[in-house]
Amino acid sequence: SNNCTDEQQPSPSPPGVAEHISSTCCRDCLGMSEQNYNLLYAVYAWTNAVVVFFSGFLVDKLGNRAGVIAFSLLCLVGSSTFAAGAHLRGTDYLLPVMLLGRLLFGAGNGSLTVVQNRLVAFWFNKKELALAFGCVLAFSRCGSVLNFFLTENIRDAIGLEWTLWFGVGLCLLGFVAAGVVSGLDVYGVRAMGLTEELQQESRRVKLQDLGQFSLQFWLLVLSIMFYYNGVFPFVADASQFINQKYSLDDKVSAYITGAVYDVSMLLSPFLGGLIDIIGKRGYLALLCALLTIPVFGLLAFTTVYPLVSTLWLGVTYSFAAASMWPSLPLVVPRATLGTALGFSTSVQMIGIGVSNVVVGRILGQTDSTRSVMLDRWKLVMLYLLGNVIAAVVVTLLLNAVDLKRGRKLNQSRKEKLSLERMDQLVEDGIAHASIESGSADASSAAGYGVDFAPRSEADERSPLLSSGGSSSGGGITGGRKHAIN
Ligand SMILES: C[C@H](NC(=O)[C@@H](N)CCCCN)C(=O)O
Repeated sequence: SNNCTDEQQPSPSPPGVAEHISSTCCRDCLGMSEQNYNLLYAVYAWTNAVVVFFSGFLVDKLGNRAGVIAFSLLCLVGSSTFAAGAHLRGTDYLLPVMLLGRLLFGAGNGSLTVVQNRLVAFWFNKKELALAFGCVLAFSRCGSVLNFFLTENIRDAIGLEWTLWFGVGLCLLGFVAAGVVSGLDVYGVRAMGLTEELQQESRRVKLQDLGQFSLQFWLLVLSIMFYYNGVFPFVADASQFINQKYSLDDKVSAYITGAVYDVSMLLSPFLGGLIDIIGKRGYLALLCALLTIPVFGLLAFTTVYPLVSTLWLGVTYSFAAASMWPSLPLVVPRATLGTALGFSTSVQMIGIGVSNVVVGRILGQTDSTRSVMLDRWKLVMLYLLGNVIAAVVVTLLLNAVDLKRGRKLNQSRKEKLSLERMDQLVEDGIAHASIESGSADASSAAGYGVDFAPRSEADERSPLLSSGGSSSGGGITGGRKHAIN
């Protein structure tokens, strides 16, 4: 998604920071003014933030297959438009065409991550959820790392325009992969006999379901927002900060910054696997936020070599990502997971966008003396630290609420399995008794209506949480009843 050399910038980089990085990142701005160049970032990021909210809901309504195809097609069309626009250098059409490309790409890319997470949550809903999320995250980070190492060289070898077409080729590969995933999804759902059930669930989803989500969900959204407000704006800016504060050259600064993602790429799958076994997602989220405080403390107040901080952040961020995102499917009904993921991502992106604007304002448009700049950077680090402290407070609350409401987030795999076994026994017993007495339909008797404690507020309020809804009966599809729990 980059048309320049700002490899450290996470792809959905909202505006603000670009105001002060563009002059260092963009050697060939296609003859564009810096302001217009920055507009390309802004359009992408804000479109992304707005569209993901609706696309999550849309995926709940239309299903994963329609979503994955439509959004990867949008990415392909967006990147092609963007690359085509680059050939209009020197004409009045350059900016509008490239902006349109960024808009389409922004709409597709964020939405694609939502449907990707929804797919993962559906197919790895039992004991490998965090592992699967970790693998997806590792691939995403692998993209960032490859971008960092390769893009500039490719640009030097074949020129900017053809580098953009190379990016289009990658989007085409993504589109083909989306087709394969879509086929596998259709096949798998059909093989499990869930087609009708999922369609029924989709029909019942409403945007208003958001209002029914549990307190854990809202606290998780806030935790994600505050934590990422600390991490992504830092990664976007760290090269320049390190360069100015520690007087290291551009390349070394960029490598040191990249360590955050390098560590995350290597660690994420393992952490995911570990979290699947030990659970304790809530405690881990709290611990990560707590352990991130020294990162910004070191950067703001000491001259300790910055690699220590970026490696450390790589570890805490990887733990946070592997524990926060896979917690979402545990606290919302399966049918509304797209809406939940879309909403969370939208809030996250808006938070990062606002933070980037704040950071941009603190740093100012013009460079000043070294000591003034260092003071400004200290303020930036304090702002990021403030967000991480807010994440600590929110995750503390999250754990307190979770403790009161059945410890959904903090159960280990062992505890979860034994609970599921107990549920199954209760259901089997009730179904058996109903059949023997002949007084009621076995499948409805085995549902949640009987003496069976729902696990959360959301369970109590939403019939969608039981896998088949009230009509299909939890007993019959007992194996999938806790699909999302
Ligand atoms: C897992 C998490 N994902 C996100 O934050 C996404 N909403 C956007 C990621 C875009 C990064 N290029 C993460 O990446 O940590």
